[in-house]
Amino acid sequence: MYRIGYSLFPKEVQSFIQNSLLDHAKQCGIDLIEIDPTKPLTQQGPFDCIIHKHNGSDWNNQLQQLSLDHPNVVVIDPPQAIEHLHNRVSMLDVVSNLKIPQGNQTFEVPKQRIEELGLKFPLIAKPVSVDGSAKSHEMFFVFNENGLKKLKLKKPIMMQEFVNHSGVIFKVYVVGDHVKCVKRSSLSDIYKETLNSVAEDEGFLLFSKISNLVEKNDEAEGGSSNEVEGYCYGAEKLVEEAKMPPLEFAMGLKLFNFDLIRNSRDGNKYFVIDINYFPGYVNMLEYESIFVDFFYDVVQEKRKKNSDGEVELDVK
Ligand SMILES: Nc1ncnc2c1ncn2[C@@H]1O[C@H](COP(=O)(O)OP(=O)(O)OP(=O)(O)O)[C@@H](O)[C@H]1O
Ligand SMILES: O=P(O)(O)O[C@H]1[C@H](O)[C@@H](O)[C@H](OP(=O)(O)O)[C@@H](OP(=O)(O)O)[C@H]1O
Ligand SMILES: [Mg+2]
Ligand SMILES: [Mg+2]
Repeated sequence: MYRIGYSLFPKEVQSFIQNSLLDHAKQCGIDLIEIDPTKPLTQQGPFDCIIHKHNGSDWNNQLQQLSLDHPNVVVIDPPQAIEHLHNRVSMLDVVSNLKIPQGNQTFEVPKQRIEELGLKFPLIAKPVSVDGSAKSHEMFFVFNENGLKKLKLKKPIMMQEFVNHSGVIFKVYVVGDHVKCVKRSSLSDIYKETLNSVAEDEGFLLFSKISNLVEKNDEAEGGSSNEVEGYCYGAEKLVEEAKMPPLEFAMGLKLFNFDLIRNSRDGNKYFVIDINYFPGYVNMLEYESIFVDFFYDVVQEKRKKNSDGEVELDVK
């Protein structure tokens, strides 16, 4: 049996660790074993691979120690690479630095700053820190200067230009080499007239977890079905066959998703607005078989490397 240890928050355990996943894994010779956070990691196992969504120095030190003691245990993903996604500025750096040519299409990040200087209204104000709390998902529309002044009193936030995208967002789920694109409804376009009609003293508006409040999967409006499929394909292509290094390679991560929108004025302009570590994979069709294949490949690859000459140091 291949042994995969998992250390996730209760919310992820509840959604990700379904019987359908456990059963399918077992049939394929894979055991999924929960890591007990109250016990030292090095006293648990043995594991072929560990997946995790924990952070903090204690956990990271434990992983580091485990890697020293048992270098053949594959840790997915490296804590430093995950850390990159805990800050909304650094999370999108990689995309800004990647120039991905896809014919006429461009993939960028909306203009964003900690300071709003030089940005155009409307803006979205996002908490800089992403720590899994409800607070880190609370965002504000900022329509005008007045809204900006009021918001500034609140907390460290990042300002990002709002991009009209016809109310459709794609969540692109990545599991190693597997890429799946899921369509969701998103925020409606904001027109100049709307912006002008916002009263000066109502310069900002709170919203939270918007893509979870609207229908999931195929219920998104905006764009004909063909058009939307093409858009989705474009997103998958971006990761799967982009001529430039794909996001996974660039970020050193295997388990993440990113949110992609397309400018409603110019269909060739795509924007990555958010990247999430170990997202709600249960929303990805057939996530069970995708993960089982992934675990199998990870362990196979590790064993192949060992048999190709590396010394097996694991105590099993
Ligand atoms: N720059 C933008 N232009 C247009 N819409 C945006 C922009 N940024 C965010 N949105 C909308 O706001 C929603 C929430 O923003 P974002 O994805 O950054 O937040 P989040 O809390 O990190 O989301 P998640 O639940 O995916 O982690 C997006 O799904 C999208 O509908
Ligand atoms: O609870 P935190 O650590 O903040 O992580 C969330 C991610 O940020 C979201 O992206 C996930 O939703 P999506 O899978 O719809 O992106 C969301 O999945 P969920 O809506 O299934 O809970 C969470 O994984
Ligand atoms: Mg998002
Ligand atoms: Mg997010």
